[in-house]
Amino acid sequence: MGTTVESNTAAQTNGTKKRAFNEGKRHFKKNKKQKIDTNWSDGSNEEVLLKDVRSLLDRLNLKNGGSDDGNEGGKTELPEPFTEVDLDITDLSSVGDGLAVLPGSSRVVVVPFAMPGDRVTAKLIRHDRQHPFTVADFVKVVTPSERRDDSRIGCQYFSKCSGCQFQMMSRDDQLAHKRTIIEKAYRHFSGLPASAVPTVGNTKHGEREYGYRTKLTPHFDAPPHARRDRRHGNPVTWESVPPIGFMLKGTRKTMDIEDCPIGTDAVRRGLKRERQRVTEEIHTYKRGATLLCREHTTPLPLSSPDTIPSDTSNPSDALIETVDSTPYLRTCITDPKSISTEYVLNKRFDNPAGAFFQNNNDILPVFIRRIRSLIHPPSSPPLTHLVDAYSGSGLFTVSLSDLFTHSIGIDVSAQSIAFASTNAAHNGIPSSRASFIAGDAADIFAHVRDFPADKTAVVLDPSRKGCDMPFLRQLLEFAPKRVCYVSCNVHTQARDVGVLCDPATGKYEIESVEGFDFFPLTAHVEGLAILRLREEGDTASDEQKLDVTAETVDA
Ligand SMILES: C[S@@+](CC[C@H](N)C(=O)[O-])C[C@H]1O[C@@H](n2cnc3c(N)ncnc32)[C@H](O)[C@@H]1O
Repeated sequence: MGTTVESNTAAQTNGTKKRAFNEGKRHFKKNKKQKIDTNWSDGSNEEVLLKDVRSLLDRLNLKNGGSDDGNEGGKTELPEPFTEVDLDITDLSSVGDGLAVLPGSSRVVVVPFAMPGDRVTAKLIRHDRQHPFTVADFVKVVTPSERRDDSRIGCQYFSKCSGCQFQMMSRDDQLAHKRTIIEKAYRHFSGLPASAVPTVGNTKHGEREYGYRTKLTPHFDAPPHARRDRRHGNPVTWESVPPIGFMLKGTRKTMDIEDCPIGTDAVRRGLKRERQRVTEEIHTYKRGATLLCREHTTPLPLSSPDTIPSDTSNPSDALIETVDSTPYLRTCITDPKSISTEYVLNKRFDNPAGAFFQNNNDILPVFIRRIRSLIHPPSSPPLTHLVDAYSGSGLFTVSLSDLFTHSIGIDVSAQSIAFASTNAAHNGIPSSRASFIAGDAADIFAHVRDFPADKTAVVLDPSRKGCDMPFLRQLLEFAPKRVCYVSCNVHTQARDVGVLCDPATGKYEIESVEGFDFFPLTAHVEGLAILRLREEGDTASDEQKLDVTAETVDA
């Protein structure tokens, strides 16, 4: 479906009456505990954007006289907020926004839904006072980039909803951009010399660009008077059904989303059903809520692969899909406590529907196969022991345990660990081969003292904030032969890899690094870094590094 890309939030937040000057601030969630310029980077959007802004100004040799406000030490008047300006977009930031220099200044304007080569009209919303950038709303394309193709846009909410900014880009351009995100992450956040970082591999992908998300969590807000009603002990009254959906780009407002084409078909049907239910039951809510739409999969008997079983819950969502000759029934769960099941390379994974599990089932087989092919050293005997730190419900332990004699997973969530044990059992893995511990990842080192470090691989898959120093120190002390670092935030991944590979204090070198397109149409990329223990007096030659990257294959 094509859509006309013109005004977005600007059209709906026209002028000062409808939006306060500072409302655009929610573009960036600042981690209050960590300031931007400390050595320990937090990989936040603001920090990442700032690196891109500074790189652009440096490249154009635009300095701002010692002050960092981008108006040349106050010599230049910045345009009033809500002024519309035409801008030439030169860069695409790692957080997904177009970047353009504000004419006559040393300041960069951050414009969503724009790509390099576009000339766009943008509405200036907020001049950052500490840093040389201005946040803007996209208004319209004046002259499109040669690489923009608006006929690719598959969602009616493009340029309004805060998700899926890359719909006007070809898949190849998105994948290439994600590769540069990883390159920049290692350049800006690892602290390693360029020679220590191998060429980043091509971004691997699944088949789907739309229809991939197995989980959506739309929300709705309470009416403005709800708090007062509750305080006075009055029932909360709803004059109408509120918008149910996602954030309107650059604002704190929720916009109504009837359909989300990045959801799988079952999830899209579930979204429709859930919206209908909320519409009917809105008067029972006392406050806003986040809804859950999570795909649930059941294999069908080969004897009747086309029949929807009569006991199927939510049959209105039910779809039959055949994967690798197995027919599967897909439905959508909306109760966070009920169990959702997914299959990855024929392995079964159960989870509470509201708990974490990777939400792109389409790419998981590609990803798991790739890790299986990299987890052992290429030219020495296979390792025997596996440690899965941040194991969740056991995706990696279960998917890799046949490659090791002993595996152990750890996760801070006792519930995830209970499911990890069940998932191992479902897949016929005895507890003598794979065991799980509930605890902080750093606790793992007390449990693996009898693991031979020189025959052990460690998989790390922390949350966006990455690992902490106590964990990294203990990992260095334990010194497993190989580390496979998976991350949905390549910036904190690069920071942590920088600690492990520090030429003076680290013990590893990067064998390969590459991205996986878990989140098509967005600026997110899942990073996979393989680290090998440095041998005594060993530094990898450039030749060796090139060999490794040449091995990378397109998915
Ligand atoms: C990105 S998820 C990965 C889960 C799993 N590897 C998967 O792919 O399904 C990160 C996991 O780290 C866990 N976690 C967060 N902080 C932790 C900590 N300090 N120690 C152990 N686990 C932690 C969370 O509970 C979550 O399951």
